Amino acid sequence: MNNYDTLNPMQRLAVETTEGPVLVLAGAGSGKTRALTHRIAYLIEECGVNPWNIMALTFTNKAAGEMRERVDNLVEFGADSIWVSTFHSTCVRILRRHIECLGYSTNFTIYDSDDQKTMMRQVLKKLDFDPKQYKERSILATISSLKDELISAEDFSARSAGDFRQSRIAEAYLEYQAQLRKNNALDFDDLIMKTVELFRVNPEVLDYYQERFRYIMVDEYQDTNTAQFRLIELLSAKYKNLCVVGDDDQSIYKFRGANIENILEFESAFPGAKVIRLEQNYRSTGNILNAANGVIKNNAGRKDKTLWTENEEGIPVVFRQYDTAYEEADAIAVDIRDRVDSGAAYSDFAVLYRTNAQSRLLEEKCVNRGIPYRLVGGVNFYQRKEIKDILSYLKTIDNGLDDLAAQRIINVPKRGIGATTIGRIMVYAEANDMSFYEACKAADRIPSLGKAAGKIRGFVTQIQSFRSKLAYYSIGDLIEDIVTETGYGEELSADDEVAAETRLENIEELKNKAVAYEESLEDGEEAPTLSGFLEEVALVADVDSMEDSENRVVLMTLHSAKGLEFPRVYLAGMEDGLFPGMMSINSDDPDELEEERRLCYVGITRAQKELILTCARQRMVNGETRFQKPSRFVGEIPPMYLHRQETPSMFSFGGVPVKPMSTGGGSGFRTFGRPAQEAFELPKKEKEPYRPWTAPAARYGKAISGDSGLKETYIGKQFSVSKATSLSYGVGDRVSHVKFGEGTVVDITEQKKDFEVTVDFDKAGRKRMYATFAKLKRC
Ligand SMILES: Nc1ncnc2c1ncn2[C@@H]1O[C@H](COP(=O)(O)OP(=O)(O)OP(=O)(O)O)[C@@H](O)[C@H]1O
Ligand SMILES: [Mg+2]
Repeated sequence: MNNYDTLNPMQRLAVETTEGPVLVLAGAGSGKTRALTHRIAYLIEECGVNPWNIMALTFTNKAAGEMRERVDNLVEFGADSIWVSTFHSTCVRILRRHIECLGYSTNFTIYDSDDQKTMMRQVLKKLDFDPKQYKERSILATISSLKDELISAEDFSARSAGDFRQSRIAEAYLEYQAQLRKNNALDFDDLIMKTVELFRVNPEVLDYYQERFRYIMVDEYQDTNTAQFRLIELLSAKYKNLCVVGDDDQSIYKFRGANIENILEFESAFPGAKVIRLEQNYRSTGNILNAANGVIKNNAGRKDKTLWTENEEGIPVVFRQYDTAYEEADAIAVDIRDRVDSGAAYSDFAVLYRTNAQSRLLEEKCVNRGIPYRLVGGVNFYQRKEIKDILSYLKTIDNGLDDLAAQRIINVPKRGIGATTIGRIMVYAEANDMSFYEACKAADRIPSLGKAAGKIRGFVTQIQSFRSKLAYYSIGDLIEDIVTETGYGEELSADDEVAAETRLENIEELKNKAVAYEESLEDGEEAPTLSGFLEEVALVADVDSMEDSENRVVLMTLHSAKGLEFPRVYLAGMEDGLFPGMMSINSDDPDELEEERRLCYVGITRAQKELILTCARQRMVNGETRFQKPSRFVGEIPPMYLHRQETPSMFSFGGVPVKPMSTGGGSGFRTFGRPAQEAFELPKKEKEPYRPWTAPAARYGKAISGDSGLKETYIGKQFSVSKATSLSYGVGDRVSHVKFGEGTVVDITEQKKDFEVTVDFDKAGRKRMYATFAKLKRC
């Protein structure tokens, strides 16, 4: 029996209002997720509801996992039979049982974004699209938003008549769907859309699930899109016991089709709905909460609500401005280092940022300072080549219908099967309406293959032999077998030993995951299968790589941080142009900026005890150096809750030369394999011969004064200086550099934006640098 007394009266109301539609609308950290999990326990313990009849839905696997854990702790019996999962996993589970009535077989494959791109590339080629005019990415994005709105290829095609471009895209959509079907594959958006379709065409199936899921709960409801809304609506139509919790201020997925109307119009969509508001925040200190309230109140289109807390005021939110992004990242790392040295745990810290690109510097600095970190959303384990290769083997063994998988591994490791042969098999498969792998099996009947047929036969024999082992092999053993029997491991090692080792370690990790999967189903009602494992893998989102037990700093984007909490949070890159992003600043639609502000609110409210906002005056974005002013969101935090710790700028706004961007190591930018972009370009109209940094701010900038009274020098857009027209030294000259000392110029190459000078320094060795910043003096 649980103690529901730990809930406040409004939370209790949310828990105890079990019948009929309920909307819990409340701000961050007010215990929405907590109320939801207690509600599940209450239904079982107090209302005698069978756990079998309960379903809880959320967005990320991480959130589902946390909810599962909380439910397991609260519910003593029957927790296993409650469906607690993401929208996507839920739909996969339903489709695995019933998709046959939509013409797919139940062992369908789920395509990830790479697979989608490959498939779309093939589609565009087949339909003879001009690659300059039609990019697979943008067509896929269009298709994805259509699917979010439940618009099928046929519907879209019908409504596109008369519009040339749109009807071309409709053609691509139709063919893309045809190919998916041929491969017995679904993309992520299909998972939801096909389930809705299934319910629509098959009322008996819908009835079964309506009877089963008499109590449905949805967390983070503000991020549901139209398709997800329809799904919930259909499932709950019979018993109408639907409880959704959400916060309109945290709606951050509009770009992925999330429809805020779902929350704003809940009461009209579900007549008789009770609306419960929670206003007490249990997560953050008073200062953090006041900062969050100060920011979000600037959004016009919102339901007004005020969050308060009984928690202590805590220390003020801190804002720090650095000269460069390098300094910012390093300062964060140093700060964490210091605090850990004085007793904090690494896992107390999260560094959140707007764009994935920002993570590289932060990672680098964490490495330099010996800080263990976990990058969430970076290069996904499952995107690694070796993992995709092995998974493609597994897919081909499991389901020969997946053409992309079979094509990926037919010549990996090398079997002497070339692109021409593969092309011929593809043509044969297409003409005979069969899968690529089936066509491989029929290689002897494809005359154009000639001698290559023998090689194909070898490949097929191997796959068939793995298939026959499935009955008595564990998945882990099967992976092991693939690596050794096919010669894959050997080929890796022959390539590059170091890289091979990492790759083999990754494969080992995949094996561990397979073993974990098999163990998780021991004694359960479902038996582990290769399809089941592949399905689990396909559903793993980036955020899942985070394991709580590990004592590491977490680096992640603001989007991935939704629903989570950390004692100490850094929000890095708080700059106008980055956060809010330039697109939202320039957009005609004011909601774009408001969505960024909601994201900022999400970021601030992740912090429990401490919040540190940082920004850099100078940062490389897409290979361009930008000068940026602090984010407008910083200025929206009422000054009394904010402690500004600005370091004096090293940049000149009054005639003194600026400091070059590289810090310490001297080769900062080159570490990422791009040429150093330390040269700047003037705005087009104002091109003029180079003069060493003379107060660009005074020339082009304008002084602004933020709400807070802080005087900033705002240098508008990107700044730049045109390249030197002449140099005061030449090859062979002796020159001196502020940091590297004296040396001899060995090469000068004219680049588009600057001269690149190579100098053999007497002590520091050979360095290549841009003239503008090297500021070499002839000696
Ligand atoms: N009544 C309560 N008493 C004590 N602690 C509570 C109470 N309600 C919630 N909390 C705690 O407050 C924190 C935030 O709760 P929870 O994560 O459920 O909030 P939320 O509204 O779901 O937040 P978000 O909007 O970020 O998803 C958690 O640590 C939770 O345990
Ligand atoms: Mg929550």
